[in-house]
Amino acid sequence: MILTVTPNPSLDRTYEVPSLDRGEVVRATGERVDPGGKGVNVSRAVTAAGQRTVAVLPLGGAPGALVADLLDAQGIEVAPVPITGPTRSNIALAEADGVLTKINAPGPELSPAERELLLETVRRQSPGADWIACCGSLPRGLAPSWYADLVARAHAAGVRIALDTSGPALLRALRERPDVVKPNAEELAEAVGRPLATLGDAVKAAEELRELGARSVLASLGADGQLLVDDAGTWFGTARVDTVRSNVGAGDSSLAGFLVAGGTGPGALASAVAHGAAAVQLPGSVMPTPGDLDPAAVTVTANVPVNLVLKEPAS
Ligand SMILES: O=P(O)(O)OC[C@@]1(O)O[C@H](CO)[C@@H](O)[C@@H]1O
Repeated sequence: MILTVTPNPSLDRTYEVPSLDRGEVVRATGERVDPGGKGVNVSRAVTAAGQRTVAVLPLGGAPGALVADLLDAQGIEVAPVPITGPTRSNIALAEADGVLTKINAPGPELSPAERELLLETVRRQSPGADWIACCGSLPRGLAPSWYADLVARAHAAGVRIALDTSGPALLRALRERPDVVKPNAEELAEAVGRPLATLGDAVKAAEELRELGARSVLASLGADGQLLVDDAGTWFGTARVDTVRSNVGAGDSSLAGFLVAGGTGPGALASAVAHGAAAVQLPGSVMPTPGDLDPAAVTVTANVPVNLVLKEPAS
């Protein structure tokens, strides 16, 4: 079972617009609403892959009730933490030329009692979990050390933990030796404090996160592919993608693909790459089912082309 923890979930609203004209009334040509937040998406992808998952998340107000209904309709098992503040709504503006602008709200502030209940719910759901995936930004009221504390608690309970967050929350958690961290290129560059221009730069940055404590690093580099750096070595995975429709949630789909395939080694990296590639070819944050995956389009190699200049460099 894969337990996910999303301390700051969202109601994701996507508006399709012909183009974004600042200062004008922009008429949307289409809209969709998805239950969101990185851990929520991991649970949706794990469910789509046919494995068991439980999603722990605070839910409040009318948007929270809608997130709960949408997850219920998708057959996702939820361990909700009722809170007073309303769950945030995040907006994505998808232009016809494929450019996507995302506006993420800060989310509600959790009271001390709500913080306690969130931790208690994670503790109650942990027995029997193969992995805990902790994902996304922290809402106001949770200290940057919150994920670090969760990693320590998971390890004390003998459960492996995967972490997808950024900034001080990521750096602080590294000291507790998370089993997997999954930065994207921007998050990796931010963590090491220098830009990434080549694949070799990304490998060095991932190695640095391991020196800081991460046991393995799964770095999603957008159109450039994915890197896995762990005790056993370094692998690079890419996939052929015909048409990119939406990259919202593609990193979450990748992490789910990695965990459902065991969460370690090149086979799990191939699954991560297949899940990420399938997700970008689906609309909004729709998560791929096994029928959407194309393992034949995936290549994983231990001969990492370190001189490769990234198509999507990160600063
Ligand atoms: O603000 P955070 O927590 O960093 O990210 C939240 C979010 O952008 O992540 C998901 C895509 O990965 C979306 O469902 C959601 O809106």
